[in-house]
Amino acid sequence: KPIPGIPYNVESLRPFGDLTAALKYRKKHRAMMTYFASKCLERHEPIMQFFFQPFARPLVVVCDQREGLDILTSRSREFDRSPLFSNLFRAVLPHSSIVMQTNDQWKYNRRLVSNTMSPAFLGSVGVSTAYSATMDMLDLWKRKAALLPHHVIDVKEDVFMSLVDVIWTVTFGSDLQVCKTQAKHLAALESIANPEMINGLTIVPSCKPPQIYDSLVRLFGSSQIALESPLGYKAHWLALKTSTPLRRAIKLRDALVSQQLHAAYQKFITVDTSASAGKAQSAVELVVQTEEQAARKDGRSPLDASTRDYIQDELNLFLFAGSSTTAEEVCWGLKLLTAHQDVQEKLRVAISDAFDSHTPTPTTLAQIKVPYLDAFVYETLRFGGNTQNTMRVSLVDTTILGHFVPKGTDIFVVNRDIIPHNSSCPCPVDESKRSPTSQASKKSTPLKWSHVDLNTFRPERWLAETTKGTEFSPQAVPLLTFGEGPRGCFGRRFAELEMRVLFTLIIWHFELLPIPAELEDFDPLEMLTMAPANCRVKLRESQ
Ligand code: HEM
Repeated sequence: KPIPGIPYNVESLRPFGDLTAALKYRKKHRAMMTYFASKCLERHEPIMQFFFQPFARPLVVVCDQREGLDILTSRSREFDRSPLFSNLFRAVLPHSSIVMQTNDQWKYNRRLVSNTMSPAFLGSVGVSTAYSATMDMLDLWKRKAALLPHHVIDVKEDVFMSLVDVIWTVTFGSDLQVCKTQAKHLAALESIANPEMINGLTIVPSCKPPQIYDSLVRLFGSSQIALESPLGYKAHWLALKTSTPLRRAIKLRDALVSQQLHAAYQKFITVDTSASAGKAQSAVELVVQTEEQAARKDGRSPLDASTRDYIQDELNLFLFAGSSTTAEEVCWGLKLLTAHQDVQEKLRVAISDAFDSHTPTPTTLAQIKVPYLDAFVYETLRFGGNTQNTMRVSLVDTTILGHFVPKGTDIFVVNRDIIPHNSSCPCPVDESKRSPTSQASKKSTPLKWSHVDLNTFRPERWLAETTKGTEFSPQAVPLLTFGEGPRGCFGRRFAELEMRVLFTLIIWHFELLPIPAELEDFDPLEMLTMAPANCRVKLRESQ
C-alpha cells in the first residue's frame, strides 16, 4: 500500500512490485543499487517510494544530497540504523556494532575501538602498517613486472590481499604475509616462457594464499546471500550453519581472533600497563585496555561472559568492514589513473615536489601534506564511489521534503551525485519543503551545493586557492561514500590514510601505462558494494 503523496511508478503496484523492473535494470547496467536513483532522475523526483516484497512496507528513496545529509547528520533522533542494513551482517557478526541501533550496547562497542581512530594511533601504527603492507605488494608487482614486462595484468586480487594484510596487522600487530607468500612464489621462477593469455590479458602464476585469507574473503562474500535471497538474513544464517566451507571459515576466524584477544590480554596483565598506555601496537591492545577500565568500573572481570562475544565481534567487524571497501576504492583509483594519464602525471609531480625527491618513509608519509593527492583520493571516492545508498529507518512518524513518512519506514539516501557516470541530479526541490535544519544548512555551506561538471573525473574540484596557496578543500562537493552522521563509517579516517599511503607509494615506484581500449572498462561488480569488475594495469617500474 503506497504512502499517500510520495511518488511511485504505477508498475510498482504489480505483484512483485519493482523487483521485476529492478532485475531487468541489473541485467542491463550490471548493478541494482543504482536503480532507485535512476528512477528518481528519470522522473525528476527528489523523493520516491518503491515496493520490493509482497505485503512489506514501501521503501522511501531520497535523491537529494542536502536533504539526505540532513537526515543522516541532523535528524538522528528520527532516523537510525535500518534492520534492512543490519540484516546483511547479522548472521556473520551478530554482536558487532554495525548491526545495532544506537543504544547503550552500541555505545559500549564503539567505545572499545574508539582510540583506534585517534591521530596518535593512526599517525604511528596506522601509517607504518599501511607502509609495510604496500611495500610488500609493490615487491610482488616488481617481480610481476620483471617476469612479464609490457604485459597487461589484473591486480585486483593483489590489492585485496594487501588491504587484508594491513587490516590484520593493525588489528592484531602480527603479519599475515598474504602478499609476501605470492612474492615468494614468483621469486622461485626465473622466467615465464609461455604465459597464459586470455583475450589480451596475461594471467600471472599464483599460489594458494594462507587459509585465513581465504576464510575471511569467503565470509566477506557470504553477506551476498542475505542480500539476494528472498529469505534474507535467515538464508545467510542457515548457510553459515550448513555449508562446510563457511562453517570452517567461521571456526578458523573465531579461533584465531580469540587467540589474539587472549594473547593481548596476557600481555596487558604481564607488561607494566602504565608504561604501555598510549603506546599500543595494535587495535586489540587498545580494546583490551578499554575493556579492563570498563570492567574495573563495573566491578566485574575483564572479558567475562557479558562482554566476550561483543569484543570478539567488534574485532571481527574491524577485519570485515576495513578491507574490501578500501580495496575496491583503490582499484577504482588505479583504473582512473590508467585512463587519465594527465591526472597521473600531475599526481606524480605533486608527490615528487612535496617529498622533495626523497623516497617516502612512514615518518614523512605521516607528516607531509599533498593537496593534489588528497584531491585525487576524494575524487576517486566520489567518482568511483563503491557505496550507492545509505540506509536508515524512521523511528517515529515524521516528514521528508513535505511528505508524511510513517514510523518503521526504510529510507535509502542516494549517495551519489552522478548515476551511473552520465547524468547529474536534476531533481528540483521546493526550499520551503525542506526540514528546518536543512534550510539552515544552505546558509552555512553555500559551497557544497555546486553541481557543476559532476560527470567528469576532475580532482581539481577539491582544490581552492587561499592566501596560503593551493589547499585541499574537503567540503567542495558533497561526499556520502562513507555515509554520514553518528552512524557514518567509523573507519573513514583510516581508509583515507591508507589510500594516501598506497597511492603515494604506487606513484613513486611505478608508472601505470595506458592499456588497450578493449581491456579498459568501468564495469561494476555489484556485491554488498560496487567493486570494479576488474583492475587491469600495465606496470613499469619508475627509474
Ligand atoms: C574506502 C573505504 C570505506 C568505505 C567506502 C566505507 C563505507 C562505509 C559505509 C557507507 C558505512 C555505513 C555508514 C552509514 O550507514 O552512514 C560504513 C560503516 C562502517 N565502517 Fe566503513 N568504509 C570504509 C572503510 C572502513 C574501514 C577501513 C573501517 C575500519 C577500520 C571501517 C569500519 C566501519 C564500521 C565499524 C562501520 C559501522 C559504523 C556503525 O555502525 O556505527 N570502514 N562504512
